[in-house]
Amino acid sequence: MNHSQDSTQTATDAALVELRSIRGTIDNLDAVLVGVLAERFKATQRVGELKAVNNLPAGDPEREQRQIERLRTLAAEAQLDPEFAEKILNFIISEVIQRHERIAEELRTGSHD
Ligand SMILES: O=C(O)C(=O)C[C@]1(C(=O)O)C=C[C@@H](O)C=C1
Repeated sequence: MNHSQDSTQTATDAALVELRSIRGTIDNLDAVLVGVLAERFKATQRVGELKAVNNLPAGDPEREQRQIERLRTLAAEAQLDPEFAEKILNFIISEVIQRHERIAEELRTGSHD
């Protein structure tokens, strides 16, 4: 193996070490994301129950608008694309609204499946 092949091999090893390290970081962050999402859904489950029992609508568009504005600002400050942050929030909130509707339906019909 000549000198230039040697240095290529060394660079590749270094890249693989860094790749493994970054993937470790990504795995840790994914675990944090799952934990945070689980906590958020626990909180919204309680909101869904409160809304169902008190005959409040599942969705609150004005609240959502304030959340989107706030999240877009936080995203920009964190160098995250605000459009992406908004999409993620909308995706989560639409799932929450479906769950709220299911909770209200279960309360109306007495079904729990
Ligand atoms: O804050 C509420 O009223 C909720 O039901 C929670 C939540 C959310 O997931 O943040 C979901 C639906 C509403 O449209 C607004 C916000």
